Amino acid sequence: MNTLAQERRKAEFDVESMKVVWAGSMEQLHLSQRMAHLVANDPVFRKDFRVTQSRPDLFKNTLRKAAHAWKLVQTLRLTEEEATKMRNYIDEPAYTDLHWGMFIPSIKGQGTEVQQQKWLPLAYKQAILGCYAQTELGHGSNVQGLETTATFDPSTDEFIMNTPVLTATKWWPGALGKVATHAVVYARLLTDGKDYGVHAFIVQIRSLEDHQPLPGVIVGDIGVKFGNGGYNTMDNGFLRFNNVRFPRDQMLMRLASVTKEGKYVQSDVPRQLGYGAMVYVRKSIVMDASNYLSRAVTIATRYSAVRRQFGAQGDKPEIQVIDYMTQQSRLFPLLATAYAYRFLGVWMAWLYSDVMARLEKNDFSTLPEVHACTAGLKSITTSTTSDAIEECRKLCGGHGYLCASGLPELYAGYVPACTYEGDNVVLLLQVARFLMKTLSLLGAGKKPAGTAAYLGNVRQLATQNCQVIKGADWLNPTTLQHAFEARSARLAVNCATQIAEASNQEAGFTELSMELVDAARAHCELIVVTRFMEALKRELPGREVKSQLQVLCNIYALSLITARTGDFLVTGYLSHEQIDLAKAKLRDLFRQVRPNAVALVDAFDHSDYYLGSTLGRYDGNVYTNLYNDALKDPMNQSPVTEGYEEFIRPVIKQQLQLSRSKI
Ligand SMILES: Cc1cc2nc3c(=O)[nH]c(=O)nc-3n(C[C@H](O)[C@H](O)[C@H](O)COP(=O)(O)OP(=O)(O)OC[C@H]3O[C@@H](n4cnc5c(N)ncnc54)[C@H](O)[C@@H]3O)c2cc1C
Repeated sequence: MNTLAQERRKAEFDVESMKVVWAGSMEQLHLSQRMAHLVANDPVFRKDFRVTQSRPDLFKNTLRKAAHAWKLVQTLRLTEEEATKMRNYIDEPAYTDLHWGMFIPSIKGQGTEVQQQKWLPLAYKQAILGCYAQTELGHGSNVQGLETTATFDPSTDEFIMNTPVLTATKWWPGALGKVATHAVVYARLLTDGKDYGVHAFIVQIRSLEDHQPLPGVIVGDIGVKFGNGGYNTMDNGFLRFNNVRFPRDQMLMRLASVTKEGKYVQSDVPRQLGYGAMVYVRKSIVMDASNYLSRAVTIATRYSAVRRQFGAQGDKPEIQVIDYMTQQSRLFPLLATAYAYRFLGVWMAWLYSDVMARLEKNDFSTLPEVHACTAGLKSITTSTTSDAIEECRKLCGGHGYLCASGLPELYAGYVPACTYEGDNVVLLLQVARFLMKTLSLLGAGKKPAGTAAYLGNVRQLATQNCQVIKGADWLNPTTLQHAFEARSARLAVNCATQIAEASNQEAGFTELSMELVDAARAHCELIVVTRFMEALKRELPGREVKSQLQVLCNIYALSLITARTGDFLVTGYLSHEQIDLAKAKLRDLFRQVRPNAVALVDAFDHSDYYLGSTLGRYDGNVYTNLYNDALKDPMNQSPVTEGYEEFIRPVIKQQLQLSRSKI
């Protein structure tokens, strides 16, 4: 009996059309399939032994893969889009992520035209390999607290870079530890007897001939990180400078420069131009979140359909664990969230092009709102996805804890996303600051824009309570949107009122930071719900595709309402009865998803290679493969373990050499 084949026959919608919706277009789907196939069928990209490799072997193999991928890019003449997709399917953090994702964009964003012409061609052909060295031992989130110094010496027209104290040691940059030849280094600019704060510099750290660290550079890897495999394929590094000199034109000078005489000059290029790159990076993070989440959910859904526990009657088999309401209530909201984040990512791609178009016209009016919303969306999507991968592991019971499930490595590789590109709590506090400012400006008649426009309606949102009187009312998009708007507005107003009462506004903000984080989260969840509902307003071809997505959208919104009951009750927007109606409606929706669950994860179109999970296999043949995997494990290469003669036999045979030792 092939359980998953039976499940697929139950689907009530056209899976192939859903694949197109998930991929974004038919072209994107084909591109993904071609790249996924290319990687899965190339033995160099094998990843099944990653978790048992020693760190040096693991790392060397990552280098092999990166070099092989680069060869493919050139021999097959892959476009940038194809190459990026291929890197995604290789599914292994590598130095190339930092080179292409941070080093090159930094030069593009902060370098002058002349600097770009000098450095980018070298970086594009990988004649130099770069990293992004901002974080130090002592400071990460507080960038203004960085202590590395770049002192200008007019007598030689050079900067001198130094690490004055231990806490100024660069610590964490990926690709720094063992690979990068160059780094974009953030350091305090000292010139003309003054400290001009943190600026970026391109510094060569290793020889292009023999890869030895250059004189005055002390560099290495920071050591083994969380989990087996996971992020250990990356050489996160440390870096210290001892009077390292480099020419003045290696300061990235688009926004500010230093003259030959050592005078600091601010350029007339608006500082805000850098915001475009930030939106782009955050859009990619949100897309990554939906991707990682969809992988975890695929594994947990397929396995939940295959796995049976309890309830056998007569000839009938035991119950599939996916049929338990508790399993559904933990799993289906995550399935819905994966789709929600995908539509959010698509919207953020639009936001990016909108921001770029505005920047070109020197229109900076939407930037504070865009800055806040993208910071918050990075925060909530990565936190939720990390928690969700761990929940999927638990949904798979004991077998989920085996590396063969693919989930431990997925989690270990993903979870740092909560920290890099901005600590998630620090980011939510930035959103909260924006919300407080927006509310304070309402009095002056300033209308909030974009994702904060609803705050213009704050009076109505603060006074009108929810109108739901029967379960079906919860399916009305306006009702749902209003609920999320009211929750967010009320939490924010509550904080603003309390801060206004404090004798010192800053101290009030610090005192209320827990509540402010809740308000910021509510604001961001409203954005996700709204974007999902907006996406469903457009044409979505394919049999019952839209109706399935509508069910998932309702699950996403209602599961948030039931998970955050406290917010809705404390703000007085919902009654206990209305929450009970939401819970009952959610149970209805779970029943509607149930026959479609396996097909809905098939629509993510993840290959077995990419999932790397025995539990999430397309054919559902879990047990045979778990058993065979165990037989192949290095621990089982001989029936009698190494160490038997030394450490087991003497115990069993009562032959341990006992000597009286002093305690
Ligand atoms: C896998 C990985 C890869 C990385 N890659 C790079 C890289 O390539 N280049 C690079 O430069 N850096 C890199 N980093 C570093 C990363 O960017 C920083 O770790 C991150 O910015 C967080 O800063 P931090 O470590 O100083 O945390 P901290 O700011 O010290 O955070 C510690 C705790 O304090 C809390 N906290 C901090 N400030 C506040 C506040 N104002 N209010 C309330 N709570 C606060 C945080 O929420 C957190 O709970 C990487 C990190 C990791 C884990």
